[in-house]
Amino acid sequence: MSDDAIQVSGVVKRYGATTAVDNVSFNVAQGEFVSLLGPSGCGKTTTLRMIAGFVEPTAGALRVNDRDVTHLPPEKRELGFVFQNYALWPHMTVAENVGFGLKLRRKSRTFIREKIAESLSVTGLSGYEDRLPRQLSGGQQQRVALARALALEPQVLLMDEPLSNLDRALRVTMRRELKELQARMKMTTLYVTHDQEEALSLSNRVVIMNKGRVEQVAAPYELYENPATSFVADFVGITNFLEGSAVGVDGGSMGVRLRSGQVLRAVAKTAVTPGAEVRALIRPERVTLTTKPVDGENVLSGQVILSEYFGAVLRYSVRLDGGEILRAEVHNFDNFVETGAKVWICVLPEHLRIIPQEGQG
Ligand SMILES: Nc1ncnc2c1ncn2[C@@H]1O[C@H](COP(=O)(O)OP(=O)(O)OP(=O)(O)O)[C@@H](O)[C@H]1O
Repeated sequence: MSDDAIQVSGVVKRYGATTAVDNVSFNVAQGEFVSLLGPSGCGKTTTLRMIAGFVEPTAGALRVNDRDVTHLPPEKRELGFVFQNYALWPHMTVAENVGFGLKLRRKSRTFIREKIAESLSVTGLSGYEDRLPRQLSGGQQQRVALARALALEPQVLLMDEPLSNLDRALRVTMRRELKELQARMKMTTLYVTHDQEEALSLSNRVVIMNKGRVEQVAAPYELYENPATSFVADFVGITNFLEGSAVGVDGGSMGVRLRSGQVLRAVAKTAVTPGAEVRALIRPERVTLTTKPVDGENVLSGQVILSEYFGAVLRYSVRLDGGEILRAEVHNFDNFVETGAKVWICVLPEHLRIIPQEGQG
């Protein structure tokens, strides 16, 4: 017996010579909001469609609420779907669109009327019952698609890029509404997106996919602060990578010897063998930057080659004395540093992660 609403175990999907999904496993707990995030073509949609039952897996097993659904047709899986292109019926009113699934299930008229009213109310669409889809804005159409899914009271909701057709302002508003609704209804949700901001802000946990495989499954904070691989570090947020080799420093902690010979003290979350080729990872907003010479541990010096003023934040590209380019982002508390200035950059060891180079460690 498992508490998970969705269990994906070793799922594979091959199309001829193409492996779209390559041994993917993850779970979604009851009431949890999990996103599948990754670049175009990484296998997110195929994974979701296998869970939905529209695509037959080549191998692996799928369970929904502890029931093996691997070979069940979509309608027997008790899942709700909301897709990118809403797929509302253009000739049906909002109420008819929302009630259609219930009609197919031969529910009573009273029951259907109640469910329509309830679903439109939670999605903020009461009063729009008699409109046709073309008489609605994109955001409202998206909400009808959501109301239609909710009317069937699915135990689990699957969503594939549901906000991607909306303009940015509306996407942000809908994102908040969706989050609020999901939390209120405690609805287990699996959400596909290629938009990292969407995934990080909506999800309890995120499954990062790359080339058909899972790179990391973690809470947004963990992904950002402790990326397991270079791919994750690079895909989620902006990261500086400094290449070097791992060295043991006093007290058993780790360091990285940069190409210049300088050693920076750092934190390794996974075991790294001294001497191994590694990347030191520094988030641009985690550094301090000053034009006054600084001495001591974890100080890098260099020259600003680009300074950009964005009002609240200042962004700099610095060519380090060792030749690497480091991006720094600081809040607008200090004086703006002009291009060409000599600067000193400090990074606390806890803000410097060591990641084995791919294929090593
Ligand atoms: N029916 C199919 N026949 C052949 N190849 C397919 C089929 N469906 C998907 N693929 C391939 O499988 C891989 C994964 O596709 P998928 O649509 O799952 O990616 P995705 O991560 O959802 O991408 P996007 O964000 O662009 O939608 C791609 O290389 C795609 O070309």
